[in-house]
Amino acid sequence: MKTIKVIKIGGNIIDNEEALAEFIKDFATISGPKVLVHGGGKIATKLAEQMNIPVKMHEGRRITDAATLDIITMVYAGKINKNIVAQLQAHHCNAIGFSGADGNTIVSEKRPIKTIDYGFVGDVKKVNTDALEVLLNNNITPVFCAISHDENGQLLNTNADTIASELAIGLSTVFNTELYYCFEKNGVLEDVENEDSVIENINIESYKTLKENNIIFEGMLPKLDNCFHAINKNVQKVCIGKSEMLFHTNNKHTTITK
Ligand SMILES: Nc1ncnc2c1ncn2[C@@H]1O[C@H](COP(=O)(O)OP(=O)(O)O)[C@@H](O)[C@H]1O
Ligand SMILES: CC(=O)N[C@@H](CCC(=O)OP(=O)(O)O)C(=O)O
Repeated sequence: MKTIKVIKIGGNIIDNEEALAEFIKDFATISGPKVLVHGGGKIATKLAEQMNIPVKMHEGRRITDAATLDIITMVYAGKINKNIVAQLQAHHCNAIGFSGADGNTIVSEKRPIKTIDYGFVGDVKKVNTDALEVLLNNNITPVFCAISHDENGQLLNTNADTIASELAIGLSTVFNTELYYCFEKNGVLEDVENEDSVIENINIESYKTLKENNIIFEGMLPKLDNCFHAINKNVQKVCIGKSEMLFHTNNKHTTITK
């Protein structure tokens, strides 16, 4: 089985033109099949504020009304996705931009209303890798934004970390799959203010303790939930850290184990 790398980059790389350019230059050099997943939540928030569309988040998830769905479609599937693809082409990495509707790759269902109505937010039901396999086997790199669809014509906003873990799980039936979450810190930290306090391994037991002691909070909670979901469903390797972990083997980072 070939090994594939599924790599997610967060807002802090996308936000910064220089950091993104540097990342893309390095990403283009990765040999073998690879998939890039990008967020862009901070850029969508900025644009919504400029347009006087109220931004509402609940437990790290964006409450997505019709106006917000328009914005995130333009920002994620349009501006960010197409810019990344163009920059990859400039580094001779042939890439194609995807939302989950393209190639029917990521099917989700609108999150049911319980105490909170998230609006047009989707929970992933199914990943179809057929179209992706054809591209990957022809050395073409899919670039995914954080949008899925419900097979009834409705686009749905879906957290980029979840898109990455679900794609990794789907691809793990045909590839030996590695999942990398790149963000602005060296990994999961014992003390969020101290970059030298990387926790090199987290398993489900230590995760519980870290949560109880409030060492892990906010965006890191859903990120780690996605990591454990992936590692429990056949994804061979799951890592969190700075994107440098992909290119320098001695760069400290966090590895998730069962
Ligand atoms: N123990 C921890 N170590 C590192 N980051 C943590 C920790 N606990 C909480 N965080 C927070 O999680 C954030 C990363 O989550 P998020 O913002 O969702 O990532 P992304 O940039 O990939 O979208 C960090 O910016 C940090 O503020
Ligand atoms: C449902 C939901 O919350 N979707 C996210 C998708 C973007 C994302 O995940 O971006 P980052 O990885 O940069 O945070 C949002 O709209 O913010």
